[in-house]
Amino acid sequence: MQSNMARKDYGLVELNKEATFGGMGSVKEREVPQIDLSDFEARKTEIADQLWDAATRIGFFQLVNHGIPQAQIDEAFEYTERFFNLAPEVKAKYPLEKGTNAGWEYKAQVRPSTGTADNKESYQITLPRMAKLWPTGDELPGFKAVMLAFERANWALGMKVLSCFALKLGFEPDFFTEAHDPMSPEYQCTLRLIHYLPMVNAKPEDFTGWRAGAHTDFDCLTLLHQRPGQGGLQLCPGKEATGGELEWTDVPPLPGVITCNIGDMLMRWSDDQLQSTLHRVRMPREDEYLGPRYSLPFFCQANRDAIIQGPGNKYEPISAADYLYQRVTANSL
Ligand SMILES: O=C(O)CCC(=O)C(=O)O
Ligand SMILES: [Fe+2]
Repeated sequence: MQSNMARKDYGLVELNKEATFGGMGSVKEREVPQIDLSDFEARKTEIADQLWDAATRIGFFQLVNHGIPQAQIDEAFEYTERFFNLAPEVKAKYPLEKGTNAGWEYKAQVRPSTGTADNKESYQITLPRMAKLWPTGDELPGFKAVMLAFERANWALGMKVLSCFALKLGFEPDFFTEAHDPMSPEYQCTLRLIHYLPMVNAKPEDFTGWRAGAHTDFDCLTLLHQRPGQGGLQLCPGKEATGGELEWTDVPPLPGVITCNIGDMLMRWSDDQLQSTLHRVRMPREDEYLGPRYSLPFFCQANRDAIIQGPGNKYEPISAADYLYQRVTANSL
């Protein structure tokens, strides 16, 4: 009983915090560290130190020489465009069910920070929940194979990064790999394909609102693929988000990098040492590129039955399923 109360309070604190962050704020330059993963095994200690520094200070970093071939990333974007070009009736055969992170939604995700739906459509792939959610080979030939391979490539990279955090937290090197085991029915990493809608014949009032309202991610670690020319992502470090007007930093898409951020689950797992950072995608201004934005985030979310407990036991243990339940019920998805 007591533990349920504590869990509930924790969820409410997060929700209340997020609900105050919907304003436009101002802009501030900050450095988003770039971390080179080349020669990973030999340089692991140094890489782990750099990741730790970035994740404790700003909660965002960009990976270079990360090992996912650019051709594979480009291919995933091409198939993403093909998916969203399907007729709405076809996409509607694969609907997202609330709270599942699997399937298609159109302008349905409402963020507590804004209270309005994000100006986007998305299709989410969470492997154990996909039985009825893949478009058929007739509808979209090649899609499933491309996305399964891309999902696994992101998972492998995410586990590499998480093994560095395991090292720094004093866990076994494969601690997080086991907690994100894709062979388990409890697996819940998610590959999300996002299409932010283009501004077509837009009136001034269409430029209000958000492509993605301010939020922190619920997961351990997010790997985000952006396309050069399709910007809008902004961050605000948690330590500076203490109320009042927030200062936001642009994170423009750069060729060859994967943008990463720490999520709430790893923040809790690290006893709040690693920083889950607020971010959002703003609407373009009238003088900017007005076409669509496509992005591909991969969310490393621990298996439902993984127990989250930090090295210093700051919080009581909680299963990843219970933890997410609190966070997801704060959102409409
Ligand atoms: O599209 C982006 O750049 C960010 C998406 C995002 O933050 C999310 O889906 O959680
Ligand atoms: Fe996010």
